[in-house]
Amino acid sequence: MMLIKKRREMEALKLWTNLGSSLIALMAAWTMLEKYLPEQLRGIFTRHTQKLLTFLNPYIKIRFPELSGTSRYRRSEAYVMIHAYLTAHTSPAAKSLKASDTSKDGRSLVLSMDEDEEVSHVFRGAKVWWASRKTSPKAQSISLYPEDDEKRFYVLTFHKRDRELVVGEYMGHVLGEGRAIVAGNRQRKLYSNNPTRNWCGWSSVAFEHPASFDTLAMPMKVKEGIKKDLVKFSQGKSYYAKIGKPWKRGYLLYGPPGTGKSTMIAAIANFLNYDIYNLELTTVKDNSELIKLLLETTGKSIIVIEDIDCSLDLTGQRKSDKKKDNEDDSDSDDDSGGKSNSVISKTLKEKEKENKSDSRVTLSGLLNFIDGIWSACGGERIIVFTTNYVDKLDPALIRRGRMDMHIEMSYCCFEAFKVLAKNYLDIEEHSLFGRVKELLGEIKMTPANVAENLLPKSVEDSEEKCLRNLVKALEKVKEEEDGKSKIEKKEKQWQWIKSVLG
Ligand SMILES: Nc1ncnc2c1ncn2[C@@H]1O[C@H](COP(=O)(O)OP(=O)(O)OP(=O)(O)O)[C@@H](O)[C@H]1O
Ligand SMILES: [Mg+2]
Repeated sequence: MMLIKKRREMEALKLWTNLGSSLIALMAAWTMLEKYLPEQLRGIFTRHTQKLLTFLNPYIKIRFPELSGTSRYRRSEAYVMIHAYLTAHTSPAAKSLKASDTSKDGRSLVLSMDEDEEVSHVFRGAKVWWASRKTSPKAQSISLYPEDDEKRFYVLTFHKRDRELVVGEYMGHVLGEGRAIVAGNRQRKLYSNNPTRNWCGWSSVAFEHPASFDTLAMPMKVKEGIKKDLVKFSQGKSYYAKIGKPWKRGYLLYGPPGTGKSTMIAAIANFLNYDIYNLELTTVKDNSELIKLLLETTGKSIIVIEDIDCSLDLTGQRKSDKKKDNEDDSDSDDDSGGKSNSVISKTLKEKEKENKSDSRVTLSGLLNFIDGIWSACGGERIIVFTTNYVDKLDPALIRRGRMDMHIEMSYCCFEAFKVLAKNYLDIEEHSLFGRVKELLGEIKMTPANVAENLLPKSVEDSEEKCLRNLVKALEKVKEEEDGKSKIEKKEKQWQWIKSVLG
């Protein structure tokens, strides 16, 4: 069998060698003849030669460009999967390699095929060739960012008799395995929309925040409730399709500074293995730019707007300042039709001028961003708003269905303290716990403050010393609060005496 196969291959090779020599002779004759032919005839001849060559060539090529679709900054998913597959499978065979990012564990280099490298691969008896290519920028064009002009792509070549197998089963195998590799190697990212390059888009860094639900200091019941909600959401693809809703969920985290809102976002991202898109609203020019940013986010991501009350004037002024808003809007070039809904009040505009921010994002633009038809594009997303002042927000922005879960992040309770004591000092019980419990029941201290007091300040600091530091700090706050309430009491008595005396 092997012998017959080998002989057949040799015959095919001979045939192609002969055909190749004939074509070379033909091309040489054509070059000589070309200059004697009239222009019209030359065109016809060239076209037919191309057709003949295509007809004679039994190989099919498929090109997989890196950037495809509407956005020039978005990598094609097929390209990413193929890249992962080839990096994992064919790099050992390639002679020209490119060392890129370090691997997820940070210990080894990731080697992939260099540009213009080719490797072959056999799948169920069918031979395929992969080539990595790049088109260089046009010679005349001068670009500040040359890499933007380079276009990378992979070319897959195979015999036309294997077409069905390669296009169907083989590509399914490559993309499937590539997807699994990408998911396994995925380095989560933290994106931000800092328009430094004078273009509106996301830039990213590796997301490596260590927060988890285990280290989050808050009542266990609340934590478990949030975790269950997240699991249900992340597994709810068919459920959301069935009820006809985009696969997204809104979380509103509210509470005083230092109660763990940002930490909670990091814990959610780690729990679900999602990326984070940190949206800075004040740098978004207008509503259409906001939608563009949304369209550039990927699935399995959390879109965060921190301190939404400070980002724009999205407070309840929508109704009271409606008239003012309409006046303001008449000279605005807001293109999303949110005239009556605009919440950029005069005061805000003045404030924005001071801050040199020229954002024209309106409440209606933001609402469209959250639940417009665009929000259904590209897989599951969680939207998180954080605020220190929940009462200031426009009810429309945080109504149920839009912000599905309202989570209050509050002052440190004893249960939360126990989590912090375990995190910071690795203790679950201590004789001072009783005093801490008593004090936390009487005064308010944020988890950030408790954590800071528990933190050992030197290597010699024992758990006992750290706990005593915390007790001291709590007692100090208690004294201050007691002092304040005494003054208030006296003030009230004085007011009362004054009113009695007329
Ligand atoms: N609930 C918590 N559990 C664990 N650590 C916490 C918690 N709250 C605060 N911390 C600690 O305090 C620091 C500040 O917390 P964080 O930034 O999450 O607060 P925040 O609520 O987002 O504050 P702000 O409103 O000012 O943005 C964190 O680095 C974390 O170490
Ligand atoms: Mg925060």
